[in-house]
Amino acid sequence: MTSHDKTLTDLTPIDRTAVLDGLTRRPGGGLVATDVSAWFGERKVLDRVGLAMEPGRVTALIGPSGCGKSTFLRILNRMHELIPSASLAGEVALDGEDIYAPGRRITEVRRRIGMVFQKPNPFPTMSIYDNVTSGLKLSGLKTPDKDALVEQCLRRAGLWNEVEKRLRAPGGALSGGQQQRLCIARSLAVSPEVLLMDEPCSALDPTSTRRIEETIGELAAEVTIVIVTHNMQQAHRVSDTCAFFLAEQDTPGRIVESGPTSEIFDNPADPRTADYVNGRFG
Ligand SMILES: Nc1ncnc2c1ncn2[C@@H]1O[C@H](COP(=O)(O)OP(=O)(O)OP(=O)(O)O)[C@@H](O)[C@H]1O
Repeated sequence: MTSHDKTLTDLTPIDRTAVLDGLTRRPGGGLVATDVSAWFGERKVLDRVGLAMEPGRVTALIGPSGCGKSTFLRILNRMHELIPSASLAGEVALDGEDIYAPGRRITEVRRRIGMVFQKPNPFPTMSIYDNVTSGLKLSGLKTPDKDALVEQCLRRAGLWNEVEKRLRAPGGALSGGQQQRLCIARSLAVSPEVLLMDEPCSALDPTSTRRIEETIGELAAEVTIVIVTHNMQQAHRVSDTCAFFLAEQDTPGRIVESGPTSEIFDNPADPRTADYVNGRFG
């Protein structure tokens, strides 16, 4: 029998992980937002924002508080529409397909475009193992080997070595940084093409922050990452592309400029970008 003839249960754990890697790892999807505007009630908070978030790269959304970064992020996986007063216009396409097209299933959009929040939010009394697999049922995904998937996701989130001997311990028993990596592992379990991260390190200490940044770097080749951060050094360290948002004098948020991170930081086209990235306001 060759390795191709073996069923998953015949394989060693390491081989199984490799097989599942092949099944679930793929280049991230490209997200393109075109003319996106957003409102809360009558109040317009985003005005015709356009941004291409390229497959397999990290895009950082930067800008002062209240300029609409989180709103834009939530529009990218259809979470904005959960807020009763919220509305929007424009288009968001994942690999060329409009995620707001009539008939498009929201659960499918959210499976393909995952979200990691500011505050780590594992299910605290659920085991580490069950936290990782918790999204599978909701997404209607079947996996031939949960153990291998859990190991693979925890490895990719950079948490495996710290938890492999206590997979049945509750998620709430982990440190804040470990909980955030557990949330990343949970997101990865449903094979997203895009991972949205809303200030994922703002509740963490510097060591945990570094660890998450390493994880982002490792994931970037296979998952398109869009991260909101107030930390300019972090944006500089982790992103390939940066978009600078600004809402001037009670006008809705817009993108002032976007481009390669090195240019946004070292040679921005707009003086407002230079002032912001150099800490002169915001
Ligand atoms: N649920 C909501 N209801 C009404 N207005 C909201 C709601 N959420 C956000 N806003 C408003 O929309 C605007 C954009 O907010 P948003 O949170 O997207 O900005 P942000 O750039 O992410 O800010 P921060 O950096 O402080 O998180 C703000 O003026 C905010 O007050």
